[in-house]
Amino acid sequence: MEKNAKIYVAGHRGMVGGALVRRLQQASYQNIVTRTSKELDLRNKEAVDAFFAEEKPEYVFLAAAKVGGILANNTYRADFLLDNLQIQNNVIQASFDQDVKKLLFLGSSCIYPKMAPQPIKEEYLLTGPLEATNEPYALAKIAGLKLCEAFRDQHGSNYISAMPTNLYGPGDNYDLQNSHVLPALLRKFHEAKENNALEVEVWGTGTPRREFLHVDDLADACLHLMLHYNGKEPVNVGTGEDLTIRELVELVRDTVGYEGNIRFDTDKPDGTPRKLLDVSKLADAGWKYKISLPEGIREVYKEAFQSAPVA
Ligand SMILES: NC(=O)c1ccc[n+]([C@@H]2O[C@H](COP(=O)([O-])OP(=O)(O)OC[C@H]3O[C@@H](n4cnc5c(N)ncnc54)[C@H](OP(=O)(O)O)[C@@H]3O)[C@@H](O)[C@H]2O)c1
Ligand SMILES: C[C@@H]1O[C@H](OP(=O)(O)OP(=O)(O)OC[C@H]2O[C@@H](n3cnc4c(=O)[nH]c(N)nc43)[C@H](O)[C@@H]2O)[C@@H](O)[C@H](O)[C@@H]1O
Repeated sequence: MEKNAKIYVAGHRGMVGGALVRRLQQASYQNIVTRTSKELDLRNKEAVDAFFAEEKPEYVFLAAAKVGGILANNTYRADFLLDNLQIQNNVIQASFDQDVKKLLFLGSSCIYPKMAPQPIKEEYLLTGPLEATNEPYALAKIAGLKLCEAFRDQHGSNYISAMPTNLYGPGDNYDLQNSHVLPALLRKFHEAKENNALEVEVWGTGTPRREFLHVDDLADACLHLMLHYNGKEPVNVGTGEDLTIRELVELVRDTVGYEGNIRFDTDKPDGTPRKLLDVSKLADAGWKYKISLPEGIREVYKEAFQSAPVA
C-alpha cells in the first residue's frame, strides 16, 4: 500500500475507524477518504455506488457497522442483521465494481459457535450453533466474511477478514443500555464513586470469561494484515488471554477507586460462557498486542472521565 494510495476508512467516527485513521496518519498515509453516516448512508446502494465511482478508493477498511453490547444485540435483532448485511454487501460489491485493490472486512469473535473448544481457532467457524443474544449480528458478520471469500474464489479479489475479540479504547460508547461491558463498568463505577453510591449493579453472574484488546492495538494489527496478509481465511485478532467478568469488575473498581458493594443482576443475560481466541495465526503473520489490560483501562479511564466530560 503506497503512502499516497487512496484509502477509504468506512466508519471513521467510530471507535475502530477512528483508531484506524490515527494509525494510518501516524504511518504517513496521506490520502484517506472518509464520510459520516449522515453524508453517506452505507445501507443505500445507489449512494454507495455513486461514492465509489466518484472517489475510486484503492484500499478499503470496512469498519462501519451497527455495533453494540449484549443488550443492544438482543433487543434490536432485526436492525443488527439487516443494517450490517446492507452495509457490507454495498461496500464489498462497490469495491469490486470499482477495482479496489484490497479490502479488509471487520467481523467479530461472536461468529464462532457458542460452545466452541477454547481457545477458538479460525477453523471452528460453522461447526455448531451460535450464541442466541447476538445470533443476528453474528450471522451478518459470517455472511460478510463469506462474501469476501466468495469474491476471492470467483474473481480473485484480494479481500481479507479480521475477527477481533471484544475491544475497548478511545471513542467507545458509554451508553449504559447499548454499550459493551468495559465502558459500562467504567461509567458505573465512576458515577458511583462521585455520588457515594452504596452499590454498583453488574449484569449477569460474573462467571463468563472475556478477552479484551485495546483498539489502538487492533488498528495496528489491521494495518499489519493489510500490508502482509493475503489469505482467504479470516484471522483472529486478540491477546490470547482472558478473565472472568467478576475479575474485570474488580479491576475496574480498583482503577476507579470505588469502595462500595457490587451486586450481580442475574436477570440480565450472561451471553456466551467464553470466547477466547487462538491468535497463533496472527502470531505467525508476525503480530502481537502491546497494551496490557490494566494499562489500557487506566489510560481509557483517564481520557474519558478525568480529563473531559463524557459526551
Ligand atoms: N467494539 C467492539 O468491541 C468490537 C469487537 C469486535 C469487532 N468489532 C467490529 O469493529 C467494527 C467497528 O466497530 P466500532 O466498535 O468502531 O463501532 P462504532 O464505534 O459504533 O462505530 C461504527 C461506525 O459505523 C458507522 N455506521 C453505522 N451505520 C452506518 C451507516 N448506515 N452508514 C454509514 N456508516 C455507518 C458509524 O458512522 P457515524 O459515526 O458517521 O454515524 C460509526 O462511526 C465493526 O465491524 C464491529 O463489528 C467491534
Ligand atoms: C464484541 C461484542 O460482544 C457482544 O457480546 P458480549 O461479549 O456478551 O458483550 P458485552 O455487552 O460486552 O457483555 C459481556 C459480559 O459482561 C456482562 N456485563 C456485566 N455488566 C455489564 C454492563 O453493565 N453492560 C454490559 N454490556 N455487559 C455487562 C454481560 O452480561 C456479559 O456477560 C456481542 O453482543 C456483540 O455481538 C459483539 O460481538
